[in-house]
Amino acid sequence: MTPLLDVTDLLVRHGDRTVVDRVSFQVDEGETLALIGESGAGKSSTALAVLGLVGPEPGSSVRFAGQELTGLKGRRLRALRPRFQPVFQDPYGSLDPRAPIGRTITEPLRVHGRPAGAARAAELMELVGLDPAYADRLPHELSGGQCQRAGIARALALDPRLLVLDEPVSALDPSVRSGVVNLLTGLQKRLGLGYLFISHDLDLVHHVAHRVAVMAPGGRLVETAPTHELFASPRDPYTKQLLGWAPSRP
Ligand SMILES: Nc1ncnc2c1ncn2[C@@H]1O[C@H](COP(=O)(O)OP(=O)(O)OP(=O)(O)O)[C@@H](O)[C@H]1O
Repeated sequence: MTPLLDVTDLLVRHGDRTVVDRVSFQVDEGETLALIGESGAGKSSTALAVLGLVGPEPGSSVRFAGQELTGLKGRRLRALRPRFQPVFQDPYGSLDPRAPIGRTITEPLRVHGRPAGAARAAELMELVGLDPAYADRLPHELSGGQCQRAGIARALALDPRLLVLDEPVSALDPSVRSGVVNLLTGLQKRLGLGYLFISHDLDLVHHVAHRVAVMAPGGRLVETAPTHELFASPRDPYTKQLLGWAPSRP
């Protein structure tokens, strides 16, 4: 079966520094692959390169449903772009502070020339557990959890197959986190979405991920394994240290 996302030898540099060092992984339909590793290991840079928001170096390959994305431009990239969408950490920062959220949620539809009326906004809001009556509210009139639900609704507007979730609940109040996590797992089951899930929260990763990929400083992927296997018997010394199985290096 062709993976939904197939990343091979992804290389990202900032200036002359390598921040993602020939990383390879796959995400299947209906699967959550978590990317873990300490701060600065290159997780977000990997996500941004997958989304085409930073350019990977030549030799990198990012295939979506079998189609190569690196080097794609213009109309051909625009045609594929709706199929993979990001959800970022900051629920307020990803919404236009001056636009009613119903409008923000349907903005991607307008950009792609698709029907974006109130009915579609209501449908998307219901999908993420938001009362459609909130469509006219501004982001500051909503809670962080409600804003993140709006961000997820916006990400779903174009019927994507893959979501790139970069710390999607870490900025939220702990009391609303589990609601948003349950929403994401429910949406995955219902829609068969693939998730590339970046998180520092190892308990959360244990709970939601099917497989886990571990990135070490310098942007190297040291280990990828099914979640239960990785937490029960990590193989790489860096993974052991990250999971608290081994003393930290001095
Ligand atoms: N635009 C940029 N210009 C220069 N260096 C950058 C840029 N973006 C990221 N970096 C550097 O790349 C390295 C990897 O950063 P990245 O944000 O991908 O790591 P991360 O694992 O996601 O960290 P965190 O968990 O803190 O978000 C870091 O050393 C960071 O300082």
